[in-house]
Amino acid sequence: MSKGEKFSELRKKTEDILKVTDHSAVIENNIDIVRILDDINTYRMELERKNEELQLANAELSILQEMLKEEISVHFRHYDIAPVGYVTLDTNNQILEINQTLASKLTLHKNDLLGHLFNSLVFPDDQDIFYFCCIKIINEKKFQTCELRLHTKTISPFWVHLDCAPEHHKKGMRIHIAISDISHLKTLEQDLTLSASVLDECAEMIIVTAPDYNIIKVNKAFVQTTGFIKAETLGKNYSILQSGKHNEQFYQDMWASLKLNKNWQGEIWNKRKNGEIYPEWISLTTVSNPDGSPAYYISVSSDITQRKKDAQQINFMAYYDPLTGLPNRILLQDRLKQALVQAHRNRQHGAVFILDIDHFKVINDSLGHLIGDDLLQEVAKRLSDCIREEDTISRLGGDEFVVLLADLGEDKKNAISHASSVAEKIIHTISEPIITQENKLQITVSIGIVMFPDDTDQIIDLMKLADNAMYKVKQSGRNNYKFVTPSLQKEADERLSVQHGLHDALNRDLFELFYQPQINFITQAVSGAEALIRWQKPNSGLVYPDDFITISEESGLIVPIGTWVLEEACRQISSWNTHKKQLISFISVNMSVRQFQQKNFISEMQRIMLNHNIQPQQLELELTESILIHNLDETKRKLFELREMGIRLAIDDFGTGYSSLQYLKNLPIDVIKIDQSFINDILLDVNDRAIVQTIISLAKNLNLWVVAEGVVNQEQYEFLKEKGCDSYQGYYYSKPMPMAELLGVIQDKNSELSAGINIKY
Ligand SMILES: Nc1nc2c(ncn2[C@@H]2O[C@@H]3COP(=O)(O)O[C@H]4[C@@H](O)[C@H](n5cnc6c(=O)[nH]c(N)nc65)O[C@@H]4COP(=O)(O)O[C@H]3[C@H]2O)c(=O)[nH]1
Repeated sequence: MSKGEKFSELRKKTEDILKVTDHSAVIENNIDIVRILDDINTYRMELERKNEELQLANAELSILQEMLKEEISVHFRHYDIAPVGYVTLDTNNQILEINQTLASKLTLHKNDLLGHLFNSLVFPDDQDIFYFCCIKIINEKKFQTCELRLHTKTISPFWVHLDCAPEHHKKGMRIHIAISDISHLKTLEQDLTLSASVLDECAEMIIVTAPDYNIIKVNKAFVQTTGFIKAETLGKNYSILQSGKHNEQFYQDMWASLKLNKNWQGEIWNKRKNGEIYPEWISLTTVSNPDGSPAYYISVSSDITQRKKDAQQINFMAYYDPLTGLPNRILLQDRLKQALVQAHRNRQHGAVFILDIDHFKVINDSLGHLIGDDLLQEVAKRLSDCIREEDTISRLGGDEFVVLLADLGEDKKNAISHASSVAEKIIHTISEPIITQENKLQITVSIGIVMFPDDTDQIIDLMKLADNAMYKVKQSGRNNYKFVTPSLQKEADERLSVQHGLHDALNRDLFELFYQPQINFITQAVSGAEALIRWQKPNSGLVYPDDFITISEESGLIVPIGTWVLEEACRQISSWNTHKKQLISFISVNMSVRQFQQKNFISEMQRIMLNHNIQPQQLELELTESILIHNLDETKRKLFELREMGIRLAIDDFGTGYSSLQYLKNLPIDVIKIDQSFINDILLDVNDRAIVQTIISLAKNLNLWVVAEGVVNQEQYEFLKEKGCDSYQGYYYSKPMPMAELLGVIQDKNSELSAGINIKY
């Protein structure tokens, strides 16, 4: 019988007994009852014990329950405050659980997130990543990871890493996701990517080496410049780039400076893979370990081949003449400076030549600039053939060259003799015919020579003196050379002082016009007057044009002076017009080449004539033959425009220049003025007589008016009159004088004429 059955039986028996009224009798008379009571006692005691045990167990259970509760609460606390976010989703993406870390990160309350869809927190661009990750978890029921950005309305997207674990649950699959914020890693990753692309895309070559100079990184620019591919250089020593152009010491110094100063900069020649060496501008830097020892060396460099070429080109353009390749004025200055210093230091003599091609302008204007350029190049070449290597030839511009002969020895005589022989050689070499573009040209040069340091030791004076000497050569027939003499120095100073004086005269209105009449041989009347400039120089009196016109032409001052003369002559005519007292029908004005060549010459003429309201026939312009041969086309155009305006045109000093019949025929000339040098000796020299006679008949044939200049006596007068000359000018009638005086002279002479006095003209 089992314990339970026994217990039930006992209970039954006991209940039966209890139904009896006198229990004690029953009990005394029933042995069974006694036994049962015993059993009951036993069971009661057992029950009491069990009860005690149960109470004990109950107490223990309570403790355990308390501990469990505590553990669960700790677990939830940990779950909530874990450094990573946790979220549990069902397969519909609904949030079933979420920890405080994640909720806080999203700045939302846990309760606001529970029951919501997790993908509403995923950044739109990354929805696909999350979707495919979930699909994989559900399908494969395996752990998955992914990286994506979360965001909320208030939080901008931030990168997280998801570790997703599926769990089978009685209510369906659960997805437990641990979420770690990886924003800082992503930033680092982006930084690294950026650094890598900066390194690679950098236009400069970058090489990183270990402390033993073994290359550990190179960039694209390095590959492109050197031709090495990355694999060929990684692990190799930096020295594979050495060109062999620098000695061992150079590299030792470079690395030593790099170690000491942590950086080094400079120019270095390296070698490309194909063996070609090239210049680099390089900047080396040391990256140190915390203990100060070098961790890496970084080399940033660029190929400066092109920069060097450009610099050479710029240098060439700055210091050399592009046409001839000869040193220009700036480089010459430098060489002259050095030569003067050397001459002093070594007690040596030297020479400077300034040379100029005779009549170069004529060639240039008539044959064109291309031939002019060829000619200059040929002259440069020939000059180079005449000098030693240590000498210098420079082109100053135009057709002006300078030769610098340095170190001509201590003896001045020998130095002069050497300089003379070089000058003779140059004159001879240059005069050899030059064939250019089917033209055979024969040219000559004029050379001025200054010896240094004896003549001067100042660069500026060297050039000025040599220039003056050359000028003298030009004056005395060209194709020669001349040395500077002390008197030339004086002249140079005077020329400078004249230039200053001319400026002063312009500013202070110190110029004056004198007039010399032209008398008609037939009518004996004064037809016109030539305006001749005078300079009332303070403390010096009247200065004549021969003393300043050339200087003003050379300095360009002739342009404002010429304008002043034109204005003044027109003012004079204008005043006659106003007072209706005109004894002289026109005034002729001398033109200089420079003035005539001004681009605005015609418009200036128009302006002046309009300004003074004069008739064009009241003005005559005297042009020298040198004006006519310059820039023929342009000259022709201007002359026709002047003719169009009605202005008379005269050729001055006819017979002394080129006297080309061609321009007499083709240009709109009205008057020829026979130069006074022919008139001077007209009675003594048969040639001059013949020339004058020829000019007169030429003029007649070409229907030109002919004027004789410098008529001083009756014989000359008679001769010219007889030969049919139209009018004359000269002291025979009157010297040039101020207009007021001249008008008095004319009136006197006119009254003598009308009184029938036997006048001498
Ligand atoms: N011995 C002698 N000389 C006589 C006689 N008759 C006139 N003369 C001088 O001969 C020169 C004639 O002027 P030119 O041939 O045009 O030569 C002029 C002309 O070429 C230039 N000139 C004068 N004024 C001007 C001017 O306003 N502009 C320019 N560009 N040149 C000028 O200066 C030159 C010299 O002028 P001037 O000294 O005035 O000298 C004048 C005049 O004084 C004479 O019978 N005997």
